[in-house]
Order: sequence, then C-alpha cells, then structure tokens
Amino acid sequence: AVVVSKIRGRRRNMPPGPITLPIFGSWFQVGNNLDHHDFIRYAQKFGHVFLLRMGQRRIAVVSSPELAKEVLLTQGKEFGSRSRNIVFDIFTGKGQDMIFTDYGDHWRKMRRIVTVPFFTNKVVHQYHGDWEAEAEAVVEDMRNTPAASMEGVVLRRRIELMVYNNVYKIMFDKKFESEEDPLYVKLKNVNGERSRLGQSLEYNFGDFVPIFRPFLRGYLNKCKEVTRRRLNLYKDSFVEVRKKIASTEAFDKNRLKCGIDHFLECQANGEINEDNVLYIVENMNVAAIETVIWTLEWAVAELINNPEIQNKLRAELDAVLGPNKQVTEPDTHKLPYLQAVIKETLRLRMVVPCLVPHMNLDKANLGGYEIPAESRIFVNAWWLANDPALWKKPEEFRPERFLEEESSVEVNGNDIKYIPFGVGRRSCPGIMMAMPVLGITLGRLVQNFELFPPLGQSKIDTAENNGQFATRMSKHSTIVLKPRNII
Ligand code: HEM
Repeated sequence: AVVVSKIRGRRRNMPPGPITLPIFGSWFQVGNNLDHHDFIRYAQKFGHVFLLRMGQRRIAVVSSPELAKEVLLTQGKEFGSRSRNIVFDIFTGKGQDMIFTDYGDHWRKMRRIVTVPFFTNKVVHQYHGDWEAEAEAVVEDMRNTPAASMEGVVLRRRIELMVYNNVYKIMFDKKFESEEDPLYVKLKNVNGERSRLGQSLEYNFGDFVPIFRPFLRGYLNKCKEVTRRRLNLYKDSFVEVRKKIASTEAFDKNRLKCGIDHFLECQANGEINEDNVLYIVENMNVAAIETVIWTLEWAVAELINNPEIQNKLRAELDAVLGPNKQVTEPDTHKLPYLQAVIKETLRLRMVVPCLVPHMNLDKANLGGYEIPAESRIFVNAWWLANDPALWKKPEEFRPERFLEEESSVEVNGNDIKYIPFGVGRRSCPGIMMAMPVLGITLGRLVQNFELFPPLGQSKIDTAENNGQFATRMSKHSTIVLKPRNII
C-alpha cells in the first residue's frame, strides 16, 4: 500500500512529504503536535512546498517568499478559501461566519459588512480617543496598585480588560468598569474556554483520522456546549440589550452608530441572517481581542528582557513628546523607534505564525506540483520572517533592523518575507486598529513606568505555547512597574 500510494503520488506529481500509510497517512510519524518549528524541519528535508497526508487531511506547507506570493497574491483566489477542522466547524456553524468561510459571495458580503464599523480610517479617527483613555486608565490603575511597583502584578489581566473595552466600545458602545464586572467575568470565561478548546492540539488525531472520531465525542460535545453558551450570551446580554436601548424614545438616532446597529440593519434588509450576526460577534471576540493581548504580552516581555531597548524607546518618547505629553494615535506616526519595536515583536513573536489556514476548493498548481482539491495550506510566515538567509541574525530581538537594513519593510506586506497580518484577499483587516492600539499602549506603559521582572528573576520566561494557529506565552508573567516621577 505504501509503494502504491508513493507511485500514485509521484504520477500525480504531488509535493514530496513523509511516507504515508493507508487510512493514517503520516500521522504515526508526524503526530499531533504540528507547529511552525516542526514545519521548518520538514521544509529542510522536503523543500519549500511539502505535503503532509494526515489521515483524511492533506496539509501543504509553503516556506519560501516566492511560493507565499503565489498562494496569497498571484493565485489568491484559488487559495483564498479556509480550511476548518472538526472543532472550528462547530464554532462557526460550518462557515456561517466570516473568518472561516470559503472564498465567495458570502465571504465578500460579510467582509464588506464588517469593514464599515471596524476597518476604515474613519473608525481610527472616531475611536482613537477611547483607546487613549483606556490606556490611560491602565496607567492610573497601575499607579494606584501598590503591589505593581513592589512584588509586581500580572499586567496581562488589566491589559485584557482594556482590549475588551476597545473592541466592545466599537461593537456595542459598551464599557466594562472593572475586572470584577460579573458580565465581563462571564464573557471572558466562555471566550477563554473556546480559545482553550480551539487551540488545543490534542484533538488533531480525531480530526485527521475519522475512525478515531468516536473517542472525541466528549470533547466535541463540550465544544457544542461552549458554542451554545457563547452565542446565547452575545445574543441575550449584548445584541438584545442594544436593540432595546436603540428602540427607546430617548435614543439619539443621530449619534454615532456602533457595529451592532450596522449589522442589525444589514439583517433587517435581508443581506444576512441572525446567525450571521452572532457569528460576526463571535469572530470579533477572538480575532480582535486575543491577538492584540498576546502581542502586547510578548512586547512587554521583550522590553523587560532587553532593558537597553526599553531605555532607548523611553528616550525617544521623552525627546519627541517632552515631559507632559502622553502618546496619542497621531503621535505614534512620529515615533520610528516605537514602530520598530512593534514590528520586531510581530516578527520574532508572530502570534499567528502560519496565518489562518488557507484552502484551495479545486485542484491547483503550486511550484510545479499538483495540490489536491481542499488541501489545508499553511504559509509559514514566521519562517519567512526568521529565515537566516533573508534576515541578519534573525534570532536577536533588534528593532534597529527596521530602521537600518530593513527600513523599507512595512507591516502591510509590502515585502512578502514579513507578513504578520498576511497579505492579499484574506489578509487581516484589523491591522487598522491593532497598530494604533499597540503603539498607544506600549508607548504609555514605557512613558510612565520602568518595567522589570519580579525580584529574584533576571528575565521574563518567554516559553512558547503553540496551538492550532497561535503562538502565545506559556505563562502570564508577573511584571514590576516602577512609576517614573518626571511625568
Ligand atoms: C496584533 C494583532 C493582530 C494580528 C497579528 C493579526 C493577524 C492576522 C492574520 C495572520 C490573519 C490571517 C491572514 C491570512 O490568513 O492570510 C488575520 C485575519 C483576520 N483578522 Fe487579524 N490580526 C490582529 C488583529 C486583529 C484585529 C484587532 C481584528 C479586528 C478588529 C482582526 C480581524 C481579523 C479578521 C476579521 C481576519 C479574517 C480575514 C478574512 O478571513 O478575510 N485582527 N489576522
């Protein structure tokens, strides 16, 4: 069977890959734990495009700028669908959302609808004052928490509240007052549960090999239960509440519309249905929140572990803004070192290292090979941004590279070797919001505090936790924030 499958593969000129067995494919050799580091090892053995046959799934992994360009731009349409696994089928109602839906009319419509309230320059203009106020509240809270400057605090928890508030303001015109707000606690718990269940690699065996699926029944039931609770919470505690507010006499119809007003209008005129509305809310609860929190967590850790970079950033902020001016969104464009620190964080600590998996609905050609229809396509964006053949000492956290030898490389994918937000049709529209929020928050933290690891620790532990398609810090570190008095 192995020989027959090899000969068949060769006859069809499919990309090389590990030996496969019937039913299991290469699952026995490869296992469940597929991450971008494993993909680099396979690429070194099999080349810039290789194919893993994992039970019923075919996974093509692309590891060169030329082939990434082919997948994301030149053949962006052909490779513009998404591959869902059995868990994401549940989370998204088999692609009734926007992020995990196939390339086509539904995706186009959903992306257009979400763009209006979230992804335009006008939105940045309307909301940057709120993002600045939220960052200021973090600074104030840290100043008023004595433990922050002594034994330290888990800064991530407070940052999380800030990011939730940034997103919920745009989506529901809603603000959570504290980390103890019962609705916030409930929301964070169901979203956290979804994230844990979705990112885990432990269900891969049942996704890859259907005969194992009965062993996953309990897991999949839990996913269904969490999905039900999440969608109900969005509906009852946010969508319906907003509907009620908007229907009152006192409601000012001329005031700024929030996202949900716009989505409900699209539902009322028949463009989308109620489920689509809830799945948009679900998508934003993940894509807009976790990515920003994780990136801020990585950035703070790198600044602490590289104190000379933290000092240099503080010196830039002081020199450009002076002692009494707190960084605002328009200021972020005048702070090249701040931008370089963010870019370097997104390069070395790319939170979505292989992008969100793409998929070709039909048979396609790539790099001279045939890619079977409905293959899952991973573009190893982390490797493109960390390949020593393309970058000088890529293992070093050195923001200066973006002011020196890589000064022309932007975050928008103008150079295919650096695509932390992807590029092309399915690229991240949230870049519009993510970059200002990262700049404002990091800028204000460094302006107002000196950041240290806790006493007795020389560095923050930056061990990685790699999930289905996200790389997070394993531990939520305790951070010491010593207030600066000159501000
Ligand atoms: C540091 C922050 C962020 C990073 C690194 C990031 C990264 C990414 C990446 C790599 C993709 C997949 C691109 C591809 O598959 O080709 C993506 C997709 C997406 N992101 Fe982000 N993202 C971030 C923040 C955000 C924010 C703040 C939002 C919303 C406000 C957002 C909304 C989305 C959406 C809706 C998609 C799916 C696009 C589609 O399928 O058409 N992201 N993001």
